[in-house]
Amino acid sequence: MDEPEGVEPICCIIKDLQSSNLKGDLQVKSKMFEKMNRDCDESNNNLCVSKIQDALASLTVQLKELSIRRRQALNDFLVLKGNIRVFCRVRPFLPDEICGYARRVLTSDTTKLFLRIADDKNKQYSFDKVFHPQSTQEEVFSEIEPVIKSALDGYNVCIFAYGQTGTGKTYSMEGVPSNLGLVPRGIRAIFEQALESNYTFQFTFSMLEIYMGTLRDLLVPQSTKQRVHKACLSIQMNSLGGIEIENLVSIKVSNFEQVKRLYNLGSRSRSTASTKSNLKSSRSHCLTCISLTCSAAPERQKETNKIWMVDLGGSERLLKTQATGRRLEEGKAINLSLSALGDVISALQHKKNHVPYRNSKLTQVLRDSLGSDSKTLMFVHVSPKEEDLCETICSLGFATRVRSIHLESEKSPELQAKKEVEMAKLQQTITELESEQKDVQRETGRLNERLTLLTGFDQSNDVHAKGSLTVTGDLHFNGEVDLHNAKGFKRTSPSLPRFMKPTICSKQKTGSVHLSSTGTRKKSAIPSNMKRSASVYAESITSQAKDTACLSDYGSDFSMSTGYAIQGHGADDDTECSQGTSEYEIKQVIFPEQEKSPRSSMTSLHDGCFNNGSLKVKEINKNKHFTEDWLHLQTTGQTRTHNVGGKRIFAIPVDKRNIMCKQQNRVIYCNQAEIQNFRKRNSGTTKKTNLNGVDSLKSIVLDEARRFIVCSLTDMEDTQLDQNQDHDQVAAERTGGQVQEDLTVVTVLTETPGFRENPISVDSYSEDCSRPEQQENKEESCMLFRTPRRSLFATHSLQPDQHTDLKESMIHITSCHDEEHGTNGLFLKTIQRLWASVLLGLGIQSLGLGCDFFHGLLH
Ligand SMILES: Nc1ncnc2c1ncn2[C@@H]1O[C@H](COP(=O)(O)OP(=O)(O)OP(=O)(O)O)[C@@H](O)[C@H]1O
Repeated sequence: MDEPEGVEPICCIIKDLQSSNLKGDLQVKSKMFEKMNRDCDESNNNLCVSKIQDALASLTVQLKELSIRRRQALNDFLVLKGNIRVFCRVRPFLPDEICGYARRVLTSDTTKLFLRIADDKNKQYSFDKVFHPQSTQEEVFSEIEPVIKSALDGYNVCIFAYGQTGTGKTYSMEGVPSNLGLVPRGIRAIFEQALESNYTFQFTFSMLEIYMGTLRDLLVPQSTKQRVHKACLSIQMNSLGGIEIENLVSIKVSNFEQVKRLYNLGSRSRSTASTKSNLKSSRSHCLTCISLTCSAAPERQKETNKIWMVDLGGSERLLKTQATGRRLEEGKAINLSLSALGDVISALQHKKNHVPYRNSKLTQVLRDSLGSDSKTLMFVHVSPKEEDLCETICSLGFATRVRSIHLESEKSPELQAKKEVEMAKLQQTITELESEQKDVQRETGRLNERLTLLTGFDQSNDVHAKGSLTVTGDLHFNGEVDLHNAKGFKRTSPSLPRFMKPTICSKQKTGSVHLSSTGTRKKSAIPSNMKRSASVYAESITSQAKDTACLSDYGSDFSMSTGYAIQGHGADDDTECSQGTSEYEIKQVIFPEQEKSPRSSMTSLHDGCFNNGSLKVKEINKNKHFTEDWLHLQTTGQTRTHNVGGKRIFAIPVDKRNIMCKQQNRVIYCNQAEIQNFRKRNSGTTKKTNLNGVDSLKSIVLDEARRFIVCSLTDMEDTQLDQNQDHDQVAAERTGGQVQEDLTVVTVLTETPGFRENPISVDSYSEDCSRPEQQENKEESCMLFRTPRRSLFATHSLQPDQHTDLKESMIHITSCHDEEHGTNGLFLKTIQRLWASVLLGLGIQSLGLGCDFFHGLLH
């Protein structure tokens, strides 16, 4: 008889675990440490320190061993349970649905759902678990918890809510304020469990929706009032087989509160509409992603992995809903992608050679998180109503299809019994190992305290600092880029299928389509077709200042986040795309504290520390700082993306109170490679460049004339900073203590595919700035970074001094504009004069006046 998958190896693991007797091992060590502690007195301090250090090293090894065993046991447990599991949740009758004659068509036990199709006919469906109408959110969440642990162990996870419109998908995923759903509970659990783990994690959060086959970034809400360009979100595969969504905003987060606020922001941007079945029906698939990175734990399955939580669009029979127009199109798009998802999961369950990931955007996005060793949980929601029976049968049909392999393996009761026994044993093992891990952690903490007392130096912090991550900027695209860079990451592999390669749209965005034709590196700081931007920009500022409505801080021509603009859909279709809540409203909802004191609060050590309180304070502060920046900018509509030399760059104005920047400034993130490139080319060639502390601090500081700084957050992380310092302070120090009003920090963000081939970027742009023969460019370039920030004030009620700022800024723009025109104008004027002289000469000649006439005029 065939054994279910995974049973044999599990038996071996259990044997191994029993033979190792780790608990006994730990007890012996504890006694040894007690003796060692007794031996330690003032007289032999040094000896004592070295003994404690040895003991700590031994405990670290032991902890690692326990961690590996626990991880293995948990994974084996989940494999036995099923890497793809399907649950059913039956919605209760809603208050307005309850009426005396409502006939019960659904009954259930723990794993089976019985459907009464006719008076004498029942149909039965099996699930991993059935949640009846009275099941609580907590009960549903209990199925997720082990999978969350697995995510911390480095496995990709996908959690889906599937079902007919109005059956409670969003209720399950999001919940209601009084009764939170799977997403908030899951996220909270991730942070809690990370805190308990031995490692420091870096988390990033992103949220997108797939609306009618188009990816939309929910953290960059649309606005009806503004002309908003949306960057093209294209799906890319990296050399490790991981999927990345180019240009998707992913924000580094360090605690539940931050995620909650970002999630609220994202949810408000979802496309919803009123349908026959649901007043606020989701018209898209909403995908929430938490990406986890832990570089200090090689035993994790992956260095970076993801948890996707997907609230799928409601499945519906279009005939029944009688949808027309856009509703019909939306319904078709949703059904098509749901069907593609079913095909993929079914193919994975049957271990087919070909898995049809390419058939929908949804499966393309989730490609690396479905199948292989990933964990997939599907919650199929059904309505209790008799009139929804047909829809319910369809949903259950889908569930059966994606769960087919389990049904086969469950045919044998003996096998099932054996599996249950193994699972119980594994569960017991996991519990024991977890308790032992806690014992070792306690012991480690105790020894660390002792060591601190003896040496006066907090060793634990040092140890953790070594293992902790280098933080590379909080707002970035494609959370894994830095990581992949470190591993020789290439954006796209030539052998990739066509759909995985950069699209025309993304190529246009990165500039590679346009630039590659030249085949040479372009030296110009700004592409020639963009050089007229200064005047255009100056005009736009002037007009914006007049009406003071919906102004952007960064509304320059350089804000060319190309790709197609996904505009809100027309009024006729009534689908709310990011327009459901006014910006003001969002601000009120999300930022009550920020209104009072924007970014003033310093996160406490406990607020975001994931590693037994050892996460560096500066990281936490910076995290909070940037998450809030992001939220603030989104809600006030002040963010703009820029495409400088094939790079999409986010601009964030730095707070007015910032040490370095006395006025509003912008921070642009760049990457380390670019910084180095810049440094190489500027070193020794440009006198004007102040390479202050370049070797030790690896950053570039430009002089006052150019009015901006280029520095790298990554580099700054490498340096030993005072814990309370943040990168802006450091940047300020690198200007030699001279705080310049017009300074702008430019740090490098992630690179886009076109960048390597066409590295026209901030560095070459700045380089050109420094050349005497390109002084005009310099003015123009500097203006790109410098002047727009002041228009920010115009978005709010202006303070008297801010009015002055704005005016000054505008004057400056105008003067720059004039200067630019001065150079070009001189040339034009000369041409004009020459041309006029020629015409005059010709005219005079045609009058018959010869040389004598001119001679006469001169005398
Ligand atoms: N388990 C439940 N307990 C109480 N109320 C529920 C439950 N499930 C759903 N509801 C209620 O049912 C209504 C519809 O639920 P919800 O909006 O979550 O459906 P949906 O499947 O997400 O719909 P759509 O696909 O159209 O977005 C809501 O008012 C919700 O509060």
